[in-house]
Amino acid sequence: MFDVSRYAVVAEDIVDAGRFLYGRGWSPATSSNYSARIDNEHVAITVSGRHKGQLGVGDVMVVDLQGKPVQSDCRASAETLLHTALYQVFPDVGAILHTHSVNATVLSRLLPAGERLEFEGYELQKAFDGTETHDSTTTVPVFENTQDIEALARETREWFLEHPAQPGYLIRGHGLYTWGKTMADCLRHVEAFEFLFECELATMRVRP
Ligand SMILES: CSC[C@@H](O)[C@@H](O)C(=O)COP(=O)(O)O
Ligand SMILES: [Zn+2]
Repeated sequence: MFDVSRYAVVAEDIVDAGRFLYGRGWSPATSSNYSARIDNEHVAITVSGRHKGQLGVGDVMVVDLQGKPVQSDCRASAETLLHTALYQVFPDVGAILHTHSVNATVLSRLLPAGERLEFEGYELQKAFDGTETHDSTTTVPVFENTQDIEALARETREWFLEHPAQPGYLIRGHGLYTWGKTMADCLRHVEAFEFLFECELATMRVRP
């Protein structure tokens, strides 16, 4: 069983994250899903289909690391397996955020199939945990969108086992997944990605 008081703390973090991310326009129209680790076997995650700017703790349920609901009749996020795959790969990850911003969506559609997004020379790369200098490369893989979440979970799991230092990924025409040790770290990563996506798109406009 899981610690209910720990669940209450992380569920509040998720509710607050939703209000912030919806407010920035990064989680429109019930899109997005958020989660936070409770312990080594349990994760708090948003119930499927809920409005992310109006979440209450009743919109956050518990699943195990295989994505199976624990003590809940609700349907967990349709993308639960993308979260649990990452918790399995990274034992020190405490929170995962998936967003649907315009910039993440547009940029992911502009990149040719098989091409990764690479950020180099941006001071803001240092917002990512473990990045100490602008003189580094942050690689963001772009996975093809699919409704086969089990297959996508396997694909992302394999990629990040090989590239554990990279802080997030895009799904084409869909959105961003990023994570952090804490919810605060994870929110910082979302903001950093959004800043970098905006810079890339602005650069493409002046230097097509
Ligand atoms: C509103 S369309 C977006 C969904 O298809 C999905 O990609 C998403 O992010 C939210 O799914 P959910 O099941 O609510 O977690
Ligand atoms: Zn989504």
